[in-house]
Amino acid sequence: MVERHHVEEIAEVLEGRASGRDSYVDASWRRCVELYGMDPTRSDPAHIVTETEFRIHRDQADWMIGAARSSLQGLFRQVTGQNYVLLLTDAKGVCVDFYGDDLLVDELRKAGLYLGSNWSEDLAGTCGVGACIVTGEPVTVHQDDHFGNAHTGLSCTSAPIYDSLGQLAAVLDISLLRSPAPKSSQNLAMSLVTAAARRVEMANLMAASRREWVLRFSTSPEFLDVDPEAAVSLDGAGRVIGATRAATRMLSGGKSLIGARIDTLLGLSVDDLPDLMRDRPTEDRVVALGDGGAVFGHAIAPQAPRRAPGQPIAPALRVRGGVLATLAGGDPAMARLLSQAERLAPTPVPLMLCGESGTGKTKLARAVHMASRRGGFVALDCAGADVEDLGAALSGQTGPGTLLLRRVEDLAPETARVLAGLLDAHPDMRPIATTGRVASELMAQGTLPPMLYHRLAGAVLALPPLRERQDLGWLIDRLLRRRDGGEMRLTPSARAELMARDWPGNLRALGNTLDVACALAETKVIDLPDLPAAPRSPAPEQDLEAVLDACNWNMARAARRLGVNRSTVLRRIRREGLRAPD
Ligand SMILES: Nc1ncnc2c1ncn2[C@@H]1O[C@H](COP(=O)(O)OP(=O)(O)OP(=O)(O)O)[C@@H](O)[C@H]1O
Repeated sequence: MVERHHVEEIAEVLEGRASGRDSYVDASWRRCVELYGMDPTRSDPAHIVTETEFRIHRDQADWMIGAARSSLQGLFRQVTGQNYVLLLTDAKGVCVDFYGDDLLVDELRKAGLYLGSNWSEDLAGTCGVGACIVTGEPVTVHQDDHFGNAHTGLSCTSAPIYDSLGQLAAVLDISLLRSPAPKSSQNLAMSLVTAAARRVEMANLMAASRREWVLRFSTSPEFLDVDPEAAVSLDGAGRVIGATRAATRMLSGGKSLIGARIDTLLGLSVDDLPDLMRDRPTEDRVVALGDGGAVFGHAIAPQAPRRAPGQPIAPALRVRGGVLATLAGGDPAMARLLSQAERLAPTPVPLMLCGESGTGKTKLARAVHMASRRGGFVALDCAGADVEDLGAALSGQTGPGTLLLRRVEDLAPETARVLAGLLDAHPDMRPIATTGRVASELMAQGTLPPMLYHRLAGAVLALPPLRERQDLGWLIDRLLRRRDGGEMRLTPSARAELMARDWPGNLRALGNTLDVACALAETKVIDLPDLPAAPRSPAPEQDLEAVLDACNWNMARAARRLGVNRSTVLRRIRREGLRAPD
């Protein structure tokens, strides 16, 4: 009886009358007859692919099965005892993973709710998985919503899973062999299956983006770090290279985000991402949306590149990841320094960072602060700072924080005298000092009182000048990617010129040079004439011998006089073949 009524209802829909069911059901019925030539009176058994076909489908979906496993297990636990069965199908509708009650396996297998069954609409008729694949949306196909008589007892709720490029990759289905008559009985199943699909997309994006920045979003602060709603992955220039479906909806109303720059979608740029890392209070991590709304953001820094097999790295050189790992691209001295910085970061040890101007001391200090997971960050330029400025910087600081003292050699003597006492009064504030001088000279030459020096220089980290770094090429690429939307390229001769320069102004000068070059280049390609002239060395090279003579060939003194470091003097002596008088 029910069957006859079902066939009549399908005939009415074909004649153009609406059935009162969900519109995707009517549309699917029409496709079944008009497109696939199906007959609703037939009772075809479930379609099961062959062993060999199943192995191929399963192998191809292996990555998805792995990404989905923990979400599926969580979902199955939630519905335990309610006779639900979970199916994960690939984008063609073939079931590649299955969670169900062992006692029901025979019955489930017969109904096609099992591994290897093919639920594509052109074979199985109107069904949850099939309609989900066609519409790309979550659906519930309940009892006689199904087209074929064989399936009209089932209730199937299916949600699509998209890969990070926005392609349909799989379908997650939760089904019942027997269910209550009202379709609304499956509303809870619908919310469970869509939430699980969202988590699978998130897990998949995270697994694919270990070496990229990931920005996760939540509308409520309490779920931001534990169960965010949406996420994008970004390249170094801040362009979207992956997104979950929810992020595509949230940020562009469903239009693909791939290739879009984050600053065109949100009120932030790629340089702001460190401010959204977990060490910041959640309520400070608010991101403005293009439509005037706002969400909470959580940025996750790229992890360190994985080692090539057979290429061991000494434990001392290993930087596990996080923001510190983004500061260098394989320079051995930097790798050693960053590894030490990583281990010192969570401790309260005061740090002194030394190096020529523009070598990245301030940037390193910020990165150490982020890796330390301390709360507040206060920065103070020591030049011109008086006791009041110091007191003001420290007042109101509660809980563990970082006090950055920039160019500590410029501290006025009276400020230097009270600083040690102020630090003692704020034991939670970990000082990080930067200096352009060799650390030990600060005390030896009386620039800092010994007590203050010892209070600040718990560990000394010396940043190498740019001309000594072996990752100059990597740095050029990295800085270039951050400019003009990451589209600028260098001609080989322009690159060779940059690689050959001495860079007395270090990373700051490199950044400025690239800014000028990007502005002057008429196309997206920077050529030799677009590069500003290299700054002249502070001391002309022909003066070196005279300076050395004047300093009695004391390298350290000559280096100070020339405003360069000792290794530069040694390098020039070798290059010019100079010899100390006997
Ligand atoms: N590892 C890095 N990668 C990319 N850019 C960097 C890096 N380190 C520093 N920079 C950039 O170089 C410039 C100078 O860096 P920073 O201010 O940290 O140098 P500094 O050593 O503290 O300089 P100063 O001694 O003059 O205060 C900044 O624009 C910074 O963003």
